[in-house]
Amino acid sequence: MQTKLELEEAVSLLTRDLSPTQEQTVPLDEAAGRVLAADVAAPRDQPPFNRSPLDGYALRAADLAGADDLRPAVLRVVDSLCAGQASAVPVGPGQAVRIMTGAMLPQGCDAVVRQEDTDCGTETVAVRRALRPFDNFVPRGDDYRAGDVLLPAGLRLNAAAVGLLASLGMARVSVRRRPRVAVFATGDELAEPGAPLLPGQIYDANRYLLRARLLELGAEPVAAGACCDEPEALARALAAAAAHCDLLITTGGVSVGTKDILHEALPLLGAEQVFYQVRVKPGGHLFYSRCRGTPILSLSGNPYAAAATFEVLAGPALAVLSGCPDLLPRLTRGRLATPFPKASPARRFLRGVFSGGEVTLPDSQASGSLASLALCNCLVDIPAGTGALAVGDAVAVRPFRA
Ligand SMILES: Nc1nc2c(c(=O)[nH]1)N[C@H]1C(S)=C(S)[C@@H](COP(=O)(O)OP(=O)(O)OC[C@H]3O[C@@H](n4cnc5c(N)ncnc54)[C@H](O)[C@@H]3O)O[C@H]1N2
Ligand code: MOO
Repeated sequence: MQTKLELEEAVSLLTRDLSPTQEQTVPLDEAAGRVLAADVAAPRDQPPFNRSPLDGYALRAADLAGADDLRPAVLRVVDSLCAGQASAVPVGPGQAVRIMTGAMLPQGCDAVVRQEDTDCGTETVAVRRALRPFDNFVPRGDDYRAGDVLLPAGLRLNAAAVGLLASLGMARVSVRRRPRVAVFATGDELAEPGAPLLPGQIYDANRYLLRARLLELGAEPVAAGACCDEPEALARALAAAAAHCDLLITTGGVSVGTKDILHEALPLLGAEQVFYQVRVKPGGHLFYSRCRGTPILSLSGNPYAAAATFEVLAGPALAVLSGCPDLLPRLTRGRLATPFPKASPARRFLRGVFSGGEVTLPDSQASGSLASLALCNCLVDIPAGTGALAVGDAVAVRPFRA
């Protein structure tokens, strides 16, 4: 087992074991937030026919030469078309077709005049302005052409992408199965929210925090309970979950105390232990192991430590499992709006609020404190060997992906 790795080495050991989940097709109404398994190309031109963008008259621009308020061009109206109707009558010289927005343009026309520039006639129409060819003329394929790749594999589908798929006529779409992830919170002190709190107990926050975060990232948290500090029971629960999950996460019990049971549970499980300890604060005491191919991340119990290491390790793992590069951290820079007086001999992740290029730090960065995290939207990545930081200092920022 390797120990005391740099974060990047840890991420690469973790992600090299993983591959994207299988494809499945889902109805469009269930596609939002899912990750495309394959490129989507247009099956046909859009619009599929030359289309009017206005309510007006389809005509030949040449027939309007010199037309204005004083000398309108008068054309014979030979047909009338609404959206949804197929045009049958072509437009010849001196002719016009009454047309509504979205209707198919008839053969022979090369422009549309808006009805506000006409007398709205039915037998004949007087047009009070000149047009150039292809004015107000939306050609077939103007939006996209048959064969154009419109959405790339790996895209997380937003509302506009779902609308686009519908416009292609697709009823179902091929996406990646959501990664199934079980989260186990270990600790005899943990009580279930809703239950009474006995002396010495605290409520289990980690399991709920991480399961909610998994949902935000498009994964499927599968049922897994809180576990007492009993290595055999934890090993049994992990083995059962490993059979049907893509990733297992535990929190707590990874440090050096007498109840830090992951040290016992992982060998009992027969897990291959890949690494222990990553050079980051908080939460650097963590294990990565594998149980018959299923990755297990064993994070610290301190809630902020668990949340921060989830972001930097489980985040990239989920990006691979979901086939969604967009879930990888997007790094940017900001300036501190709050000083951070502590030195950072080891690489440190602070929580912060990133807005307008500035990072404001909450009062507490304690790894056991959860109160301030709820209002934060980023991690601040402080390199090892950094001294105290002052207002205005430039820092690396990792906004939370969602
Ligand atoms: N002698 C040493 N003691 C500690 C060290 C050390 O190096 N030497 N490291 C400290 C650091 S840093 C951390 S972080 C913690 C890591 O502890 P564990 O990951 O083993 O976690 P636990 O001891 O189980 O819990 C730590 C803390 O978090 C609370 N907790 C645990 N689970 C939950 C949960 N699901 N929801 C909310 N809160 C939870 C737990 O009650 C503890 O207070 O070790 C230090 N000690
Ligand atoms: O690893 Mo601990 O979370 O630094 O406090």
